[in-house]
Amino acid sequence: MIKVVMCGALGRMGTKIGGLVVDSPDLELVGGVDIKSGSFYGVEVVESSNIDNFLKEKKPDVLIDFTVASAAVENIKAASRNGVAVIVGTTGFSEAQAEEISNAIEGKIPAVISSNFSLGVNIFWKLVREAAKQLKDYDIEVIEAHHHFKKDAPSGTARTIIDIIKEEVGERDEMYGRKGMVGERGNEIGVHVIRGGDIIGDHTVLFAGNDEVIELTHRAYDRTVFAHGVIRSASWIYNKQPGVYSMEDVMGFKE
Ligand SMILES: NC(=O)C1=CN([C@@H]2O[C@H](COP(=O)(O)OP(=O)(O)OC[C@H]3O[C@@H](n4cnc5c(N)ncnc54)[C@H](OP(=O)(O)O)[C@@H]3O)[C@@H](O)[C@H]2O)C=CC1
Ligand SMILES: O=C(O)C1=N[C@H](C(=O)O)C[C@H](O)C1
Repeated sequence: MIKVVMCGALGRMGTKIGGLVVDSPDLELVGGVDIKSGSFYGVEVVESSNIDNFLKEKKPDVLIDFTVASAAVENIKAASRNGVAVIVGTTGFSEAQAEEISNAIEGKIPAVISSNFSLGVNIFWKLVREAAKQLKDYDIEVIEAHHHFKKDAPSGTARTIIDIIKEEVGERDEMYGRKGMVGERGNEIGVHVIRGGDIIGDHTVLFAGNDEVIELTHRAYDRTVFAHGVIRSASWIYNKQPGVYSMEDVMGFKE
């Protein structure tokens, strides 16, 4: 059995993932970490300040992190110190934090890092790439909507979308909303963020040309779609070589 520790155990994603780990035939939930202690699915949840001792005691094979960016950096460093593979779904990292994470991982532990673990979004990203490749001179706008508790903006998924578009069409300015006399549209990608209610996660990419518009949309209706990708990644990462892997590696559709 592959032993799993869940960081952010008491959060929205942590509780979903914990339940699926318990139901998984090849994974064993051995504990949780959160900002406060407690328990979930019959296992202990310890405060993040105790993570090193907890990893030494529980000896997990995989640590899954769905917390906040600053906490995730520390949790990943702790996993690296203890030789534990990581699955990272947390979003909102600064460039400096992303570098700290890759320094902690490279040459030391295997990691799957993805701003979105749903199968649908991973296919959606491929569709966005193909559309951007073919429609380089169209105006492109990215619109994302999430629940009112979400801390980072734009979403990690939207950030990945923007990166994919730039890889295909070349560098463009990012225009976050518009107001007032904005003038003629420039060489830009418009980015629009909606926060409200309990929206799980919607992403739209709009390609506007003369006399036609293409809109690609993904909507998540339940967090289980992310959690399923996490479970698949946790089984996949076991015994892999150190380095950063993506969901494309996990799903086996890397070109
Ligand atoms: N990649 C993907 O597929 C997905 C990524 N996400 C990302 O996952 C992250 C978590 O999302 P979600 O579950 O909705 O958020 P939640 O706020 O519900 O869960 C995060 C949990 O981490 C806890 N936490 C906060 N600080 C620390 C700390 N220092 N150490 C340990 N635990 C801490 C929070 O406690 P408290 O509530 O007390 O602050 C909370 O229990 C976000 O970055 C989100 O964008 C979400 C869904 C899918
Ligand atoms: O915070 C969320 O809820 C989500 N976060 C991820 C992101 O930032 O892209 C993935 C998903 O959209 C839900």
